[in-house]
Amino acid sequence: MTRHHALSAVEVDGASKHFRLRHTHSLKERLVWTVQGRNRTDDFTALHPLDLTITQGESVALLGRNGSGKSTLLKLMAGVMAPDTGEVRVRGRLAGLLEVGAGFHPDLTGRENVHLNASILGLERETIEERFEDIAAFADIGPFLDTQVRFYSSGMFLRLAFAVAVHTEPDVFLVDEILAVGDEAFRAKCLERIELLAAQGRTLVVVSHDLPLVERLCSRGIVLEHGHAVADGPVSTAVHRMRAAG
Ligand SMILES: Nc1ncnc2c1ncn2[C@@H]1O[C@H](COP(=O)(O)OP(=O)(O)OP(=O)(O)O)[C@@H](O)[C@H]1O
Repeated sequence: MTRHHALSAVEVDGASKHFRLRHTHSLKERLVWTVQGRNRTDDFTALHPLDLTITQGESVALLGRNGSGKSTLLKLMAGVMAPDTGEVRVRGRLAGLLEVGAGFHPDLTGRENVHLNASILGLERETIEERFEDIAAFADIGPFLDTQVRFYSSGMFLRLAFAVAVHTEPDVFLVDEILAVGDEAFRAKCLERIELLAAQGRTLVVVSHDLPLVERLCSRGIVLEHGHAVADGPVSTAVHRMRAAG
């Protein structure tokens, strides 16, 4: 990792995203839309054109109320969807935990999925084999490693997905509110690991409503409101703003 000069890890250049109405909506979406005063037949701008640079080694929290555009921005960084305008560039190896179970094939066992997932994340076969024991030990799901993942609980998914993601030694690590499903001991282990990644000079972008957690993990906080970045600065300032807003 280059630490002496401030190279950018993530560049968001005028990126925006809008969505058209779908026919099925979750209850949460409807609630959020009602609060936003959003008409059900709208074209909805989840993220207005945004410019943002994240420097290598920074740890950044994306904060904001439900529906403010945090996950949309994270998905653009992850490349799981394309912006409607502008560009998002990420430098280095990217890994992320955006949705529990994403990138896992239900008919394959945990073991097979580790290989599949790690190769999707760009690891060579030998590297995967070298790290397999560490990945399995970190996930610590016992005999379920040889069970098809369709039988996994969401916590087991998380364990395996997290174990694979951190063992790819990502330059940029994206995490979306995902630690919520792990049990306390596993959560503590994950947090330690995330802190280690940060200490190694890797870049973190975290979406979370857990303000104490982001204060611990991140140094910079960006607050989104209705798809606009309305604050960007020290995490303590961003967290204070969120607390004041209730
Ligand atoms: N695929 C989609 N189709 C239609 N609307 C979408 C889609 N994905 C997101 N949206 C809408 O875009 C808005 C922003 O969503 P996003 O998931 O980025 O919010 P968020 O800040 O991450 O919210 P939360 O805190 O609830 O996770 C929401 O109103 C959401 O309903």
